[in-house]
Amino acid sequence: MQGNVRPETMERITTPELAQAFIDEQISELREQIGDKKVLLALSGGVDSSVVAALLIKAVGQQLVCVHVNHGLLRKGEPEQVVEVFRNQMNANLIYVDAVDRFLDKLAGVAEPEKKRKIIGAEFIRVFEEEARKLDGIEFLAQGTIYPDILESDGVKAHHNVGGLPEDLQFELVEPLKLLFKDEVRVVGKALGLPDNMVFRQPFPGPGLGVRCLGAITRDRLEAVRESDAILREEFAKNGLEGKVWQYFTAVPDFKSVGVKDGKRTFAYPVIIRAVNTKDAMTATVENVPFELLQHITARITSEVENVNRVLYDLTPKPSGTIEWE
Ligand SMILES: Nc1ncnc2c1ncn2[C@@H]1O[C@H](COP(=O)(O)OP(=O)(O)OP(=O)(O)O)[C@@H](O)[C@H]1O
Repeated sequence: MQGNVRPETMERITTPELAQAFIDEQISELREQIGDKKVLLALSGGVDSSVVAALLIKAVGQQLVCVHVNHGLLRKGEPEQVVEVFRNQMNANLIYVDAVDRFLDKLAGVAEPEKKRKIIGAEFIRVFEEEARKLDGIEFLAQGTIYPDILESDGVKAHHNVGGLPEDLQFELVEPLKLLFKDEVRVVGKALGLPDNMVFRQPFPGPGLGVRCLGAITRDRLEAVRESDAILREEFAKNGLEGKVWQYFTAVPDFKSVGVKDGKRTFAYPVIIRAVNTKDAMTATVENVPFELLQHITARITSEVENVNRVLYDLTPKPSGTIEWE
């Protein structure tokens, strides 16, 4: 495999033809590196690990074992889409782990954001480790490392991906995207036939909806986050804002307010909408969403999502607010 420095002569992958050339080259390099051995991949359904999966399926087929962990904090439809695309359409060797109860039990009563993140990260490693131990003869671990990860890992940020596996599970790494920038990964993903909503997915934090269900996570509020997020995404897509706005999502705080529905008093949660634009995530501005659209989304959320009686729009740029609430 190549080293960790992108050669100056390497052309930026911007067209299907360049993507195909990259894919062909990677397929032969991956076959050479892996031989007849098995490769393990933690497949989140995000862009990076999905493109790695699609490449490896082309290169080594059934020698790739994908593990997808449903920790209950994924967006609506995501675990189903991973199974549909990779197992049903691409015929991948996919292990689907339903760890929802396990994660939610561990998180019960934990309100502190950093603690929540740590629990989610540690539990993910534990689940992945358990699955890895059940498998025989794995010699390689594939990762969706991309070039910005390499650049940032120079002492600035711990290398992302599946770090933290115990010593005896240190596999040889397979990182076919490690010299690519995100826009190139998307072009390659498209050329590999992955669906647009996977390839052009907006950034999603590692702990997923867990940091958008504010404070101690409860199942009712987690469902309210998931359902309201799905409505927001649907409406942004329908109204030409998908792909235009950098990131948009909903959050549900852990307090209730009084409302009224069908002539009866309600006592339910508010949903907060956040929609921001940024170049580098260091600063962000708030999207000027048309007021009529906000009203329409509010009407849908308050009538379709259980346990919700209000919708708020977050008008705060970064700084002083961060993009996520936790
Ligand atoms: N629910 C999950 N199931 C399986 N693997 C996961 C899951 N969540 C994260 N991972 C693994 O951990 C890696 C890092 O996750 P992170 O959330 O930081 O995503 P990322 O860097 O945006 O990558 P991706 O685009 O693949 O999600 C992923 O690439 C994937 O290999």
